[in-house]
Amino acid sequence: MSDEKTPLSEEEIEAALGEVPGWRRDGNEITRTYGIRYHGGVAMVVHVADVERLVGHHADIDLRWGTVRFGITTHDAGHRLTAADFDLARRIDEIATAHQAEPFDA
Ligand SMILES: C[C@H](O)[C@H](O)[C@H]1CNC2=NC(N)=NC(=O)C2=N1
Repeated sequence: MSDEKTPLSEEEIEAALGEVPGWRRDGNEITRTYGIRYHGGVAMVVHVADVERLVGHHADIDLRWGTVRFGITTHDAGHRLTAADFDLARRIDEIATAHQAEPFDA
């Protein structure tokens, strides 16, 4: 029985990517950048960090004026993609909506 931190197969990764439109695969991580007004990203990052604390999974976060970029992989699985990464991506998308963050194509 695979747990949340079992490396996904290529087929499973492709299927999971289809569930999180807006996220892109970059090697062994998934990434997404949001646009947000002024420095609203600070509050969004605090909210994401609190949820990360609860789920025990943490993205790399690049916080700038007007944008926030997230990169997620599973260190415990040798920096491979796992279900935990896609679960966190969905949670970040929900938080982004609450903070009125917009898709941002760098
Ligand atoms: C012990 C602790 O829960 C683990 O090291 C967690 C912490 N947060 C994590 N975050 C991410 N992105 N990958 C991990 O493998 C991971 N492992």
